[in-house]
Amino acid sequence: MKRLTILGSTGSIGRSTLALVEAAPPGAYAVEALVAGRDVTALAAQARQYDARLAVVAEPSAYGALKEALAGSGISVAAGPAAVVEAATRPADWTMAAIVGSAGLRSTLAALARGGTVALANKESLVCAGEIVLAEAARAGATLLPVDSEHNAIFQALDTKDPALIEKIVLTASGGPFRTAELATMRAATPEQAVRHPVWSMGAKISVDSATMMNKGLELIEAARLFPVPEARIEVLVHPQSAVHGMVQYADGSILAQLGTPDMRTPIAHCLAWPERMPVTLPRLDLATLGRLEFFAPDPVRFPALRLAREALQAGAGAPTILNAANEAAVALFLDRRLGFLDIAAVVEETLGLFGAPDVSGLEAVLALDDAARAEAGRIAARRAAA
Ligand SMILES: NC(=O)C1=CN([C@@H]2O[C@H](COP(=O)(O)OP(=O)(O)OC[C@H]3O[C@@H](n4cnc5c(N)ncnc54)[C@H](OP(=O)(O)O)[C@@H]3O)[C@@H](O)[C@H]2O)C=CC1
Ligand SMILES: CC(=O)[C@@H](O)[C@H](O)COP(=O)(O)O
Ligand SMILES: [Mn+2]
Repeated sequence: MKRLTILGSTGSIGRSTLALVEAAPPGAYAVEALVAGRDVTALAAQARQYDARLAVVAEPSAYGALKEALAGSGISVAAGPAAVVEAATRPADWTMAAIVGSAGLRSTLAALARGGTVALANKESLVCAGEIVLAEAARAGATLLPVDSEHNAIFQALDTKDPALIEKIVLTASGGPFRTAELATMRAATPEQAVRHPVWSMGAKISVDSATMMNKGLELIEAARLFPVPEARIEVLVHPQSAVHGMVQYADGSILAQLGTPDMRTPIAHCLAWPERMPVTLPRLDLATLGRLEFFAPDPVRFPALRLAREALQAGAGAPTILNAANEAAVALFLDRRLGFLDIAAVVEETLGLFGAPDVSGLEAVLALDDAARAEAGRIAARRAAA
């Protein structure tokens, strides 16, 4: 029996993970801890359904409600950011790190520190603190498995560790809801339009990232952290069908790609069963019905976020931390209708311009930079919104 902890269990990735647990033969998995941000009702229902040992909510004021919701269940209850980290330190064979944003960094590090297997969906922690995350995994002897569909695809297609034999890796992008939209339409885009992803069903923050294509920018940095390939050999191709999730091109001319129905249960199952595979009952990708696979270069004018991420990756040092923090702040303001859609990338660019690429070393310094960049992005956004 595999003991699982799910950080971010009430979100899109968390629910897909629990759906796999539900579909598995009885006794295959046991749930150690479930962690949510503030959705006590969903968390308590999950904890009861999957007989978790511990349920944790990050919002401290939600403690009473969670305790009440789980009264008589025998399930331990805790609240607050420290309890989230504590949950990640409990013994588990496999941890899903699926908290959204750099808020997931400390708990991801705590899960890695135990030296077990961590399935990483929380790409922001790799962007914000890539070196720290990878160093902690190496120090603790932990296994870090990429959940993000493109990175999981590349992980599956990568059959050499020799960087000289890898010509390039390709991340595919759906192009998001504004793939063919005019700039004027994008300027007036509402949160409802931006989160309406054409292919994937995901949380609000990553859906907006897909709409700006910052998601692919974060994924570019994520790929540079995870795979032995320099930035210049990581390519992004818009592929509206989202059937091919990632590709690796080798020195002998071969290209290996991973394809599948766009459903996160497939990459999650790959991480859950790794190094084996497990059966998953999902509609299969039917290429004859799909009929065609298209690939386009991304448009740098309508989607400047991708360029900003590449520049931040090239600049190195604290630049990716600033990019990520400013983006998180700007996306939250956009979702709150306090910033325009096109202003998201503009705020990120201006924040990066102010900070440059400062040297930063150690977790606390990275988190301080994250805080400072968020605050500055908020000021820039307020100025833009008032103009
Ligand atoms: N969804 C997808 O298909 C994919 C997602 N990812 C990545 O996976 C991560 C999760 O995405 P997704 O599931 O879509 O996001 P959701 O918004 O659907 O879920 C986020 C989860 O994190 C919890 N959470 C939010 N803030 C905190 C906090 N401060 N402390 C603890 N828990 C918190 C939420 O709890 P609550 O419900 O209470 O708010 C929820 O459980 C992101 O990093 C995303 O980029 C990567 C590839 C694909
Ligand atoms: C499912 C997944 O991995 C997402 O990150 C997805 O890639 C988002 O779609 P975009 O390709 O539109 O960013
Ligand atoms: Mn992805």
